[in-house]
Amino acid sequence: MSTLITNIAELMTQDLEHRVLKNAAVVVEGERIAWLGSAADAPAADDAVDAGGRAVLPGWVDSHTHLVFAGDRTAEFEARMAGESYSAGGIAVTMNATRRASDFDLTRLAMARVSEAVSQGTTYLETKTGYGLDVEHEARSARIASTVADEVTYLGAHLVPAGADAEAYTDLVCGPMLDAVRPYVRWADVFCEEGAFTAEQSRRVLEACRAAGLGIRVHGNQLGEGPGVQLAVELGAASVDHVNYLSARDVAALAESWSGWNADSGTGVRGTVATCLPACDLSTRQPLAPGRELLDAGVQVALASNCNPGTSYTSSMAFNVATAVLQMRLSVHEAVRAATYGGALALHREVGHDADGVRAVGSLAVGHRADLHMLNAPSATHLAYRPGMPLTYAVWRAGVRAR
Ligand SMILES: N=CN[C@@H](CCC(=O)O)C(=O)O
Ligand SMILES: [Zn+2]
Repeated sequence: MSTLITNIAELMTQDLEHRVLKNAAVVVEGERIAWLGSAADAPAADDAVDAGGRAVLPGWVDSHTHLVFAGDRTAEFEARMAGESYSAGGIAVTMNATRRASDFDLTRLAMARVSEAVSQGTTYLETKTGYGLDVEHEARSARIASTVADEVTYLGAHLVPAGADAEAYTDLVCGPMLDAVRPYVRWADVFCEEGAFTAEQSRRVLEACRAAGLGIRVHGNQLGEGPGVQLAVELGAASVDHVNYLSARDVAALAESWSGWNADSGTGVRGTVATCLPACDLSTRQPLAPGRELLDAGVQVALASNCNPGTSYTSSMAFNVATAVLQMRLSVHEAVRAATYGGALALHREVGHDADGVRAVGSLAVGHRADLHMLNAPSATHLAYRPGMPLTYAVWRAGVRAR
């Protein structure tokens, strides 16, 4: 079964050549993109969809969310808006509500959040554990996450639960808890920040998880200039996320991590993606991450929602893209790229064609996964020009119409 989507005013491919095609068409065949190019040259297909002069771009790749949780933190948000500052301690409130929730409720809540994201154009999504914080509840969160998300990250090292000894808890995260979540996860993460895990504890967690075969990522430099970025680069993490407070040395280390990467061919040794989370920055009243400076330094950047009940209760990638353009001074093309190809790079899912057994996400090219986001607008520029507007018109996820 093939579908021709034609009369596309602007097709922003985010492929390696950064092509933006006018008057374009795409053919979707099963889960893959079978053809794309000028509408005038389009081949016949079983079915046709008239885009009516709308824009099409890759579905968002949200490489950083925390969707497996119960409860909400409205009171904490209100206090913050009244002048309180964010601290990691709020995680415990969500941990308590999450532990109390039944499997059914936790699954239902996570599924509903994924549906919200997909209805806004997200077609590939990572989510984390981190609100269980004991062996039983982290394993449960990982299992539930694996049924709702494309990629699952183990974040046992999110907070040391009250009453626990930090070193003993770190041992648990590196040992029995890791064993329990291992069947469900591909990644491990650590909140390396004052009030959460020290550099030494974070290193222990990341090394143990890497030895267990997991890819690693880091929450770093969110609340102050900390060791997170340097640790992430040193250990070869796929991404370091937040990156609000960076020294010149941090930016240089991130840039250096990409020195073995050929961005034109998308080959070589991947470095550490800097993942900016602008919605979180606004909701916590932190300075926006220096996305412009990172791009100018040659760092590969991703944008993600960080959807969670504490610091960023939104899965709107369009909101993040608009903020990145309006306030971080990325161009529309750069912001959309960071929210699609950048996220895929952060998840090591940017490559893969027909013969590879896994299809690339986050960019549009023949053989890639047919993850498409059609806007009710003639160009992607409208994402920033009309911020906050409901611009998602249609979504295909792995070739299936999801909206
Ligand atoms: N910073 C650490 N973790 C989450 C927030 C978790 C929470 O407050 O519930 C984040 O990415 O912002
Ligand atoms: Zn996070």
